[in-house]
Amino acid sequence: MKLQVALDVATLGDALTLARQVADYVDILELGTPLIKSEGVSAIGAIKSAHPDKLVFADLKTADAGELEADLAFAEGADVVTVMGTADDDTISGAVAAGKRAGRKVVADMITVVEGRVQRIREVSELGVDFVEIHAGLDEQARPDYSIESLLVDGREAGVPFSIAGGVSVHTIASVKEAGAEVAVVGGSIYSADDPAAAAKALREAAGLPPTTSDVSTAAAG
Ligand SMILES: O=C([C@H](O)CO)[C@H](O)[C@H](O)COP(=O)(O)O
Repeated sequence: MKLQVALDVATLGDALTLARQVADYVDILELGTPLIKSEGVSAIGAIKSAHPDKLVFADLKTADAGELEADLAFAEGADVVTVMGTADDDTISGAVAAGKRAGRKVVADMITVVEGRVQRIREVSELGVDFVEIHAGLDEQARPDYSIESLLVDGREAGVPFSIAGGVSVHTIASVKEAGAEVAVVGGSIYSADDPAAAAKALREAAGLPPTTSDVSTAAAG
């Protein structure tokens, strides 16, 4: 399993600072949707230039014009983009076509899909997305009865490659791995921590993940 940090901050400066703090402990740097809306797709290139050894994930959450929006992000250096799992099938197929042309990956974000989620996961997989992100958004997480467990149940049942996003923490990341996720996506548990680097390191350890190659090289150099 890979660890992905969601850079859910509003400025490129803050994103570059956070990325630098945690890069040794994560595999994937995600430009969160608010960051892309605030700074534009050029922020993708800035993060990729600063961290060419990391996978850069652009959380576009595309709802229409899938091919065009994915092309914009791939041209900036994104390795992975998201398209909404609720989008029109042709929107998803368009993003998939752009991904194949660029040799990069497309993820269907299943945010807001709760009823019939496993069926829709299978449908978008048939359309050719590389994996699905089973995701409870920040607003859903804010409800008092929220639990990550239903995401994990659907991941186990769907039988396709998936990531999990929805308030993953040091207390839940081991169960995300145990459910078979390819990627654990973590935003708030890292960016809200007093020490984001220590938080990312603790998440990695709690999941039993090996050190990243950059962490190994930093340790060897020190
Ligand atoms: O995608 C996200 C959300 O919709 C805001 O854009 C978050 O990046 C994702 O949910 C991960 O963040 P946490 O849930 O805070 O771990």
